Amino acid sequence: MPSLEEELFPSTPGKFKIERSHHMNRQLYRCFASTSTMFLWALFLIALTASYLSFQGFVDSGSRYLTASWGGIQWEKQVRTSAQIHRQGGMSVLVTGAAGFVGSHVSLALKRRGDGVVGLDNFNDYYDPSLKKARKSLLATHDVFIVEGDVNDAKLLAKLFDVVAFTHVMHLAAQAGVRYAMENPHSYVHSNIAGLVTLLEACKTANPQPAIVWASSSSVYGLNEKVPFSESDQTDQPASLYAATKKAGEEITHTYNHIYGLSITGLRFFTVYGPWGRPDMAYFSFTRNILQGKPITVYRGKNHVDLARDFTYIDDIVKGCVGSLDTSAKSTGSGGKKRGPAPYRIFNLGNTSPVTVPTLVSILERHLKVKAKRNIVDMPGNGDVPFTHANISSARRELGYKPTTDLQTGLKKFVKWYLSYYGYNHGKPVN
Ligand SMILES: O=C(O)[C@H]1O[C@H](OP(=O)(O)OP(=O)(O)OC[C@H]2O[C@@H](n3ccc(=O)[nH]c3=O)[C@H](O)[C@@H]2O)[C@H](O)[C@@H](O)[C@H]1O
Repeated sequence: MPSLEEELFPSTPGKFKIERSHHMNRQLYRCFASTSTMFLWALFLIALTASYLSFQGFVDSGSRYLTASWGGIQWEKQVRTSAQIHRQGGMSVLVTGAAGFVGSHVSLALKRRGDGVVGLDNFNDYYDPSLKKARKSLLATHDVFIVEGDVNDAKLLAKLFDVVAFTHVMHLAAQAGVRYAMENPHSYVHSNIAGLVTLLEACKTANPQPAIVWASSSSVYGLNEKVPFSESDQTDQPASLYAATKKAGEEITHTYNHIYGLSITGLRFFTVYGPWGRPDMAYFSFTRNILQGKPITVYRGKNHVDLARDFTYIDDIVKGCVGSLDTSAKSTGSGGKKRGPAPYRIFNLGNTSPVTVPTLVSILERHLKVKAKRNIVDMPGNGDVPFTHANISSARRELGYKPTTDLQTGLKKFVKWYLSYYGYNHGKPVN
């Protein structure tokens, strides 16, 4: 007795018995029926696979289309409108990191005086993205459009340069923070190195090439002990990976200046603070903790020496950024080819009057009318430097840079903003 399987799928023709015709007919019929069933099943499976694949393709392209935060006629219109210049001799500026602290302030300042501004920001969650969204909303009320995207997105950058012939790029997108570099080193390489190169590639290819102003950092002075820090001082002893990536940025931009004729200005910012600031910075997190009655950790340097920073108020930094854009000579290249030498500049943007961290805390206590619970600890080996102090004579001479806000005044403005933004009324949260 053949097994059912053998009956339906005889393994050899010899297994067919020709002499029993009725049986053979039945066998043939069953065989035919099974073959056609198989055929139908095969057809069905092929159709199913094909429709699945095309559905997947549809879903893929659909979701790409639906989730892509850039592209399309409406988007291009927004970009063009935002880039429109409304003053004689004005510029059209692509501001990267426009939803960031410095980026949002610079974008507003440029827009207010009639320049065209298009922002770019990836809205990452290094700190509370809702603050970035709030800055975006603020900029939107001033007709500054921020494109949501990453500086590593070469296609997006090419598209932006395709839509607008930017005269300048203000490159402020970066992974900031000195101590966080020990937690997430790769984010610094991703933004401050890979992102910078992607942006420079786009700028070099653009026709016309824009002039570039970008944010370096006071941290490049690292373990330098000569004070005040001058642009010509040694910067080959970074104390943190953050500083190392900023220093690398200075070398990388030099290369693009040298090979492609890109006009470059690097700005070494000194601990910038103020309204709409970064929650990860000491003045900001101290304020939050003091108001919430939580202790703050105040680092102290070697031999119990207080740490000090050349804290620089945001409005002064904005003037330095705008002055840099205004004094930037044009890039000389086109179509990726250098046509002549272009300037390569580096400036310190500091306040020239360092203040110790305990003094910063005392000023905050006065403005907040709350005593801080200070937890003083020795500075851990986490990338910090003991002090910073800028020599700003180059910026003063060439950019007309002249900081006018001392820490006392600047923190007063910051505290006023903080209390209003986070809904405090007479020192109490409003709820
Ligand atoms: O000029 C720059 O290029 C950099 O400035 C800023 O770095 P820093 O000068 O380190 O500012 P910030 O963190 O506010 O710490 C200030 C002081 O408070 C001390 N500090 C800090 C935290 C803490 O809990 N306790 C403490 O004592 C701390 O030891 C330090 O002495 C930017 O964050 C950075 O992105 C970069 O732009």
